[in-house]
Amino acid sequence: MGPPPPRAQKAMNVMKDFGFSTRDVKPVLKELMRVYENNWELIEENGYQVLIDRILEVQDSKGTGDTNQDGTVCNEPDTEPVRKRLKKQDEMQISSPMLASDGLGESSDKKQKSVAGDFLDTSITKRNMVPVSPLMAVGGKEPGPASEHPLIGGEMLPQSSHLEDRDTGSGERDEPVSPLIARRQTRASARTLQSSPTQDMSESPLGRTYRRLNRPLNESMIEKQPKIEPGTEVIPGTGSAAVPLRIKDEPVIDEVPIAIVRPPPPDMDVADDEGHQPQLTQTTSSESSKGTQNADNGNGNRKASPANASCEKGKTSELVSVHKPSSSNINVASSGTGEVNISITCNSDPQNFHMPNLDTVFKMVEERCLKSYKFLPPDFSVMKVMKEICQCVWEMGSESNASKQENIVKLAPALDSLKKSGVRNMLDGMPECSSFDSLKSDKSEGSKLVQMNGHCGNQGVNENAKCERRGKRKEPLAPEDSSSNSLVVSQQPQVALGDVRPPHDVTDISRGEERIRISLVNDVSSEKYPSCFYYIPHNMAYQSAYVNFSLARIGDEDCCSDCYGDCLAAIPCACARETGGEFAYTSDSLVKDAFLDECISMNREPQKHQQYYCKVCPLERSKKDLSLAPCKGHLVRKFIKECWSKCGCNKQCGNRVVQRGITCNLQVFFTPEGKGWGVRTLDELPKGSFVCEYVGEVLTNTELYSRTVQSTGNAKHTYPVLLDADWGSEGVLKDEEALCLDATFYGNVARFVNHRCFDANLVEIPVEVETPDRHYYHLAFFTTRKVEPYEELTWDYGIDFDDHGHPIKAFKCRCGSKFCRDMKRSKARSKAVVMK
Ligand SMILES: C[S@@+](CC[C@H](N)C(=O)[O-])C[C@H]1O[C@@H](n2cnc3c(N)ncnc32)[C@H](O)[C@@H]1O
Repeated sequence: MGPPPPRAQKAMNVMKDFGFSTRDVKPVLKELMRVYENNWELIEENGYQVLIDRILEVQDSKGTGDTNQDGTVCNEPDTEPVRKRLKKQDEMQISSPMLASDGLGESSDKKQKSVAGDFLDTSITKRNMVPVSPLMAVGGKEPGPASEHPLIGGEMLPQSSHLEDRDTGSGERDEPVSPLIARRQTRASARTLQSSPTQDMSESPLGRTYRRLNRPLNESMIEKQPKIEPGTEVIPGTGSAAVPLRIKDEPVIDEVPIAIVRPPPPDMDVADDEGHQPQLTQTTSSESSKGTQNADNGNGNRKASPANASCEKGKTSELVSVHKPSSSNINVASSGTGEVNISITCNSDPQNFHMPNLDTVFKMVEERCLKSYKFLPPDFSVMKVMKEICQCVWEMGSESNASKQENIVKLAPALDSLKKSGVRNMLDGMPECSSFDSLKSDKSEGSKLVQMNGHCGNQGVNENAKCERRGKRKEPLAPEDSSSNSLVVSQQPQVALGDVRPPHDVTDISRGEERIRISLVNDVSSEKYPSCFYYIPHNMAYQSAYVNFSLARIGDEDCCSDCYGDCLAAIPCACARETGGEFAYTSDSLVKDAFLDECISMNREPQKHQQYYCKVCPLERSKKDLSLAPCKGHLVRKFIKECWSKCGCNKQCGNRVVQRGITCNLQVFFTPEGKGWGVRTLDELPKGSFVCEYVGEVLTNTELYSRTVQSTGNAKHTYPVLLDADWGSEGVLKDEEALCLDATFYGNVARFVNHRCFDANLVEIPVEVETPDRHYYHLAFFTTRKVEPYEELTWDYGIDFDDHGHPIKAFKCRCGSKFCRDMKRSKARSKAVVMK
């Protein structure tokens, strides 16, 4: 046996660093080499993730035992240290590129493949082939090679011939299922120009892409996003994607020039009952920086300076400063009276500086964060982050009290910013939630608003009374405080500015993103708004989804560059080829009857139509379950292909309907039947009318699965839709190619369209616009019949109410259709119970 080849040696060295012995690593490496057919890239990807996972899996499956070369297990103390190291590696990956591969070229790579295989073969005696990752099959439960079963891996059959058992019976896989090998390029015309998804996606984990899909993409347009690991939160930064990640609950104050935030003096003025504005005097930045310099004790901890002392009432006060020499300081101060103050000092020219309105500043920071990180939860607010900081300071500072203090620290914005933000005007239109309610009651008692600014701490009634008295004061304050916008944290329930904005604009839930306004009404209950989400008019890729709009990938046969004006007015062009040489649309922009009826029938009687059964179903694979359930089948759908930018026709061409967006008047309304919010049309819509597209984040199924498990576990309404209409045209799909749309956090009006069994008035049709690659496409809703004004719009989610693994969470169906599948199922169940 010669020395191990460099890549194998390197893998073992890296694993050694994590504490895995060569004995542990070798058999697994060998196994992976076989399964991945010596494809080192797959093994090295993400810092040997698959190797690490598999080693741990093997160790888990054998208790904590170590694996001998002959496959037997010997006891090893504990894998915990290794796991800790791995955790560390994960953390490192946040701030450093993934472990680099050795960079060997293609030819040496090929040579290595065989050498590595040889080395491993000779160094390891026989072992059972056990599938390693979800990409691979599980012994005994996995379908055999495509050739062994006529229905798998590209065969399409009506659903009635669903596979019962695709087990080879041997309990072993004879052939590895490598996504790279099994992939077949059946849509050759579209894909000859296609670059490898693996290449395009091979960014470091740090540089996950987040791409806008409503414009052509090239590498230079790809916006980078730091990988956000579960359990970490984004904290506002100034735009750099470099480091600003923190582990949840870890109070880290970044150097963010949010605003000058200074504690008020003891007799800080506030608005009185008549709403008079407090008069504040300006603190110059030079003064404040002088103050902090004076207070510096040399080790970054600061004692309260005169400038900061005003909040402390002479008690045991402390001030910590995060100092960035050139631009800003952040001071966090606490006092014996239980106040935590955050003070941010900007070193700018006092002549040119004026204190901006705080909530405008927060909005700006939020916008910047969104730009930088691309994905923020809809309820993200800088105010919340500030509150977190204060809460953490308070909790850590008061230690034993910490658990009791939950939710009692609130930021109190200076009254002028509240007033400027129109809070008072909004008070009557508040949604029914506790924080809004508390603000409402504050409005009725002006003096309570005073408390927000009053530095009341936990002094109880007397202190509050003091605040009220202060509120009556109208004299100007000392000059140094004129523009200080104070964020005072007291231990009383107060109003958070971040909670004040209404979650939706009821006059137009799309916030101007659509060509028409989409109003929101509830005549049924007191629920004023749907849950928070960002309205987006076009799909957006979340992180790992492979969506490539490059023009180079559109061949001549996939566009009509020679056309001019309206394609519908001339002889059908190349863009009509997909629909049998005839355009799918009439000149009135309606889907033609024959095409539409076929699509409707496909939804209503799927068993009569072609189904594709995946050899390794991406849906099952994403569950990361070792025992992959057999594919449940995917309908092979008909596509509409629209003309696009590489075509010679104009934007008004009759073969461009979906891409022009919503044109009918829609309304989101609260359904009386208990389905939550729904959508209705305000116009009469003829059969075949385009209503809207289903818009959301483009996710891989793995991402969707993690979301479903982690975040939307208890969600009442869920919004994912598979983009599986073309899964049948290729072999095993890679994770980044098997996509879905999730409208939970980002979506358009379609996220409100409710389900109706069988006779829904909308049908979804896949539409190819920007890319002939049908991993990604648009999902458009068209009417199945004439729809009257104010009729609710519905579509059949295709949900099997007995299938609890379906991405759309099962619900009790209230569709009201006489064909309701859920009702039938309930009836059948109760019949069965009676018969027993
Ligand atoms: C895509 S959302 C539709 C909008 C949702 N009604 C809302 O208020 O946000 C899907 C969810 O709506 C509810 N839903 C949709 N159709 C329904 C039906 N026929 N009966 C009962 N609930 C339904 C279910 O909670 C489902 O998970």
